[in-house]
Amino acid sequence: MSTHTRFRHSNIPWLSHLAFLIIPSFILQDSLRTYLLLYTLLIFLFDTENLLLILQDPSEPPLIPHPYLPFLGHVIGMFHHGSNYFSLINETYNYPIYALQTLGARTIVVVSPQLAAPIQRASRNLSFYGMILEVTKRLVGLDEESMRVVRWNLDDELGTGEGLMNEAGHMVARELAPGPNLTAMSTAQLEIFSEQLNALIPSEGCLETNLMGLVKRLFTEANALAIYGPRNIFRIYPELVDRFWEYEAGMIAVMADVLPWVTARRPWLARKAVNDALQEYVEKEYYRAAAPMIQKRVQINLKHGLTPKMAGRAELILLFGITGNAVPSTFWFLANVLARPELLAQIREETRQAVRLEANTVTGKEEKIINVEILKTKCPLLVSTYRESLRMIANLASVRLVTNTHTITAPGYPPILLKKGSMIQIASGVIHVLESIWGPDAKQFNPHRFISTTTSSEQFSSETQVNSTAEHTATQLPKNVPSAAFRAFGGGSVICPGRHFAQSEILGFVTLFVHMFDVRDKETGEVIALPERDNGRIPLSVMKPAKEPHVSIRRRKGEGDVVWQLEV
Ligand code: HEM
Repeated sequence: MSTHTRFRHSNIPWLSHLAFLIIPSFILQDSLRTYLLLYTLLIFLFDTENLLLILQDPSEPPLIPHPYLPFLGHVIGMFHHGSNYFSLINETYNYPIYALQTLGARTIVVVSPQLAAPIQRASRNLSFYGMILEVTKRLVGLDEESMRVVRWNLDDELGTGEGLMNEAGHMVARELAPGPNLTAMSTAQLEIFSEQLNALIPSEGCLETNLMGLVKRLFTEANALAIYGPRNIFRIYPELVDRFWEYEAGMIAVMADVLPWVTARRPWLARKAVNDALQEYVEKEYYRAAAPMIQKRVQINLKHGLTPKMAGRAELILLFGITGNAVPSTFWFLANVLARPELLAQIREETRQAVRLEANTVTGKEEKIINVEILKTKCPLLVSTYRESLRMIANLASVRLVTNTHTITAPGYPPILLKKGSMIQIASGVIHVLESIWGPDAKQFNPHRFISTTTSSEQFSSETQVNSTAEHTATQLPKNVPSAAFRAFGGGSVICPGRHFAQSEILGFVTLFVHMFDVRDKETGEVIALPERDNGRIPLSVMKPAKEPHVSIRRRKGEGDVVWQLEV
C-alpha cells in the first residue's frame, strides 16, 4: 500500500483537523483564534501515533497507536496491567509482531515463536546486554566507574573475547554446564536440603507456616551455603534472608530511582544491608571457601578493576539469578502438586522407584535415599509437571536492543525490518498460552503435556537425558511445538546457564518434600487451594502468587523416624 493510500485510509480525521485549522482565520477576535489554534494542535497531537504508523516502512512491525494517549498511554498500560498488558493487546490485535511507541523509544513486541527464533539468535545487530545493563546498574547500585569496566567490549565487538562480561559470562556458563563442578554444587545443595527437611518438623509435630516464605528461607540458605560457602552472608547474618526478599519485593521502586531513600525506603535500606555484607564478603576474602564458580567470578571482577565494594555488589545480581526464579518456580511446582490430590498420589507412586532403603551403619536407623538422576530420567510425570508449572508461570520478556538496522526472515513471513534503536521484547507470557501453538487447552494446566513416546531435543537437549526405551518419556517439547515457544529459561544467545542445576535442585526438593510431609490449609485443614497469579506485578521472570498460602505441615504417617537423603 502506498503512503498516499495509507494517509487516506488512516484513522486520522483529516477533514475535521483541516476545518479546525481554517476556521480560526475567519475569526476576528485574537484570543479566540489563539485558543482554537491551540485546541487544534492539541487534538492533532493525539493522532501523532497514527501519523507515525502511516510513515512507517511497510516491512516494519505495525505500530499499534494508543487509542487516546500518545507516547504515554502504553507506558501507563504496562505499569498498570503489569505483565498482563501484552496479553490484553494480543486479545484485540492478535499480531505476530507489533510495535508500541513509548516516550523515547519504540518497543517491538514479539508473540510468534517462529519470529522469536531468528531474533534470539546471536547477532551483532541485536544486543542483550545493551538492553539490560542500565537495569543491572540500578538493580545492584554499581557506580559509573564500574559501568565503564563492564561496558568495555560488552558484545565482543572487538572480536577478541576480552572484557569483564565476556570472561565472566563464559566462565559461569562453563561452571554450570554438566561436569564435575556442577555435580559438586548439586551434591552440596541436595545434602543441605536433606538436612534442612529432616530437621524441619519433629516426628509428631506440626509446622504452621507461609509456604512461599518457607521455600524462600530454605532455598536462600541452601543455595548460599552450597555456592557461596560456609562464610556466606546469610550464615553470618541470618536476618539478611528476610532483607534480601524485602528488597526483591520492592526492587522496581528502587530501580525507578526517584529519591529511592525516600520513595522506596524499606527496600532501599534492605539492599544497603545486603550490599554491605557482600562488600565484607569480598573484602575479608570469605569467597575463597566458596564453590570454584564464585571464587573465579570475584577474582575476574577484581582483576578487571572493580573495587571490592563493587565486586560485592556484583554478587547481588548472581544471587538473584540463583534464587530469584528458582524459589517461585519451586513454590508453584509444589502448589500445583499439593492442590491436586490425585496428581500428588501419582507422583508419590511414580517417584518411589527412585527411593532406596538403607540402614545407616552408625545409627542403625533406616534411611531412605532419593536418587535425583532417576527422577530426571525415569519419572516422566514429575518432569512433565515441573515443565508445565514453568510454562504456566514463566513470564519473562526476553529483551534485545537493535544496535544496527536489521532484517529478519522466518518461514511463512515476509522479511521484517527492525530499525536501529528499537527495543525488542519477546512476550513469553503470551507465547506460553497461544492455542495455535499449545492446542485448545493452552490456558489450562495439564501435567501430562510434556509426556511423549518420542522426544524433541532442540532447545534443552542436554538438560535431561531421557530414557528412550521407556514407554512414556518426559519430552522437552510436546509434538509440533517449536523450540522457541517454551521460554522459561530464555532462549538462543541468552539461555539460562543455571537450568541444569535448577532442575536437579527443584525435582529433588519437591520429591523429598512430598514423600516426607502431608500439607494442609492452615485454616480449613483441607487440601490447599491453588493461588491466583499476581498478574499486576512485573516479575523478574516468574510470576508471583497473588496470595501466599498458609499451611500446616506434618510428617507423613509411618515416616516419623525415617531419615531421608537426596543424592545426585
Ligand atoms: C527454575 C529456575 C530458573 C529459571 C526459570 C531461570 C530463568 C532464567 C532466564 C529466563 C534467564 C535469561 C534472562 C533473559 O533472557 O533476560 C536466565 C539467566 C540466567 N540464569 Fe537462570 N533461571 C533459573 C535458575 C537459575 C539458577 C539456579 C542459576 C544459577 C545456579 C541461574 C543462573 C542464571 C544466570 C547466571 C543467568 C544470566 C545469563 C547471561 O547473562 O547470559 N538461573 N535465567
